Amino acid sequence: MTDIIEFETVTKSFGALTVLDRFDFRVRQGEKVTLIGPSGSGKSTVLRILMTLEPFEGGNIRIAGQSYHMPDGKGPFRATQAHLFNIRKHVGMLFQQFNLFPHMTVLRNITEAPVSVLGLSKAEARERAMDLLAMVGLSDKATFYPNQLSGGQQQRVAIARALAMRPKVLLFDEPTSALDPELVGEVLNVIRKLAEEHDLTMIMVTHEMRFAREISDRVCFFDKGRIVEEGPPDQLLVRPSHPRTAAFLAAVLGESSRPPLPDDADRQVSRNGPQPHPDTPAQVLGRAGAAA
Ligand SMILES: Nc1ncnc2c1ncn2[C@@H]1O[C@H](COP(=O)(O)OP(=O)(O)OP(=O)(O)O)[C@@H](O)[C@H]1O
Repeated sequence: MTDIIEFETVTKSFGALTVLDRFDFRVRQGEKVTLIGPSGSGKSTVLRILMTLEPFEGGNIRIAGQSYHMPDGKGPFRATQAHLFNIRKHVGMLFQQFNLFPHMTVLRNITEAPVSVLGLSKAEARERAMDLLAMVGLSDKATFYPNQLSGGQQQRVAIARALAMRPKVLLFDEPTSALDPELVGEVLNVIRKLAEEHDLTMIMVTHEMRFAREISDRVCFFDKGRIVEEGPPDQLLVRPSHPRTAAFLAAVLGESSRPPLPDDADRQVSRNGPQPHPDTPAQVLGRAGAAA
C-alpha cells in the first residue's frame, strides 16, 4: 500500500517553543491511525498542519503525492493560496467544537462548500447531502439550524459536511471531548461505521482509549513532539514497551475506568502527566473489552 501522508523532518515552532523537531511520520492509504499522548505534546499541531491551518518552518510534507512546497521549491510559508487550496481539497477535519455555520440550516451547512468550491449543482449537492444525512442518522434534521440540535447531532452533521467534499483523509481532533457523556456513543458509532465501511484514511486524536483500540490499525504515543512508541493497538495499548507510554496509559485508563472520587475536582492531572495507578493497561482494557 502507498503512503498517502509523508512528513519528512518537519520542524514547527511557536516562538521559542519547538513543538515538532525534525518530525517523520507516514500514513498508508486507508490506514486508521490514532495519536495519543499528554496535553501539549503536539498531536493537534500535526493535524492542523495537515489541514494547512498552520505553516511549518522546515522539512516537507506530501499528501496524496502532492508536496506542500511550491513546484519552484518555495517553502510552505510562501505557498500561494491556490496551492494550499489544492492540498486542502484532499483533507477534511472534525474539531472539538463542531464549527457549523450557525446561520445556515443543516442542509445548507453541508451543500455550501460542494457548490461554491467543487462546483456541484445545487441538486447534486443536495442529493449528496441527503445521502450523508441518512448515513449519520439525521435525515429528519435537514431543515434545522445548529442551535436546534444536540452536541452529538451537531458533530454528526459536521462529519457529513466534511464527507460531502469527498476527502481522501479525514482528521479528528478529539471529536467527542466537548460532548456530554451520554452523547459520545452516537458520534463514535458514526466514526466506527466510517472506519469499517470506507477506505478513507483517518487520523484521530482522542482520549477514548477503548475506542482507539477498536478502530485503529496503529496507535502512536506522542511525547514532547516525538512519537515515542507506535504499534498495533493490542500491542501498544495493552503491552506498551516504553515506560512513558505505560505511565501515560495507567494514568488515563485509571481515571476513566473507576468511579469518581470526592477530590477529583482538585486533581485535573490525568492528561498532563503520569499518575500511579494499581491497574496495568492490560487489566483495564481487558475489563473494558469484557464489558463491551
Ligand atoms: N497558536 C499557538 N500559539 C502558541 N503556542 C501554541 C499554539 N498552538 C499550540 N501551541 C503550543 O504548542 C504545544 C503543542 O500544542 P498541541 O495543541 O499540538 O498539543 P496537544 O498534544 O494536541 O495537546 P492537547 O491534548 O491538550 O490538545 C503546546 O505547548 C501549545 O501550548
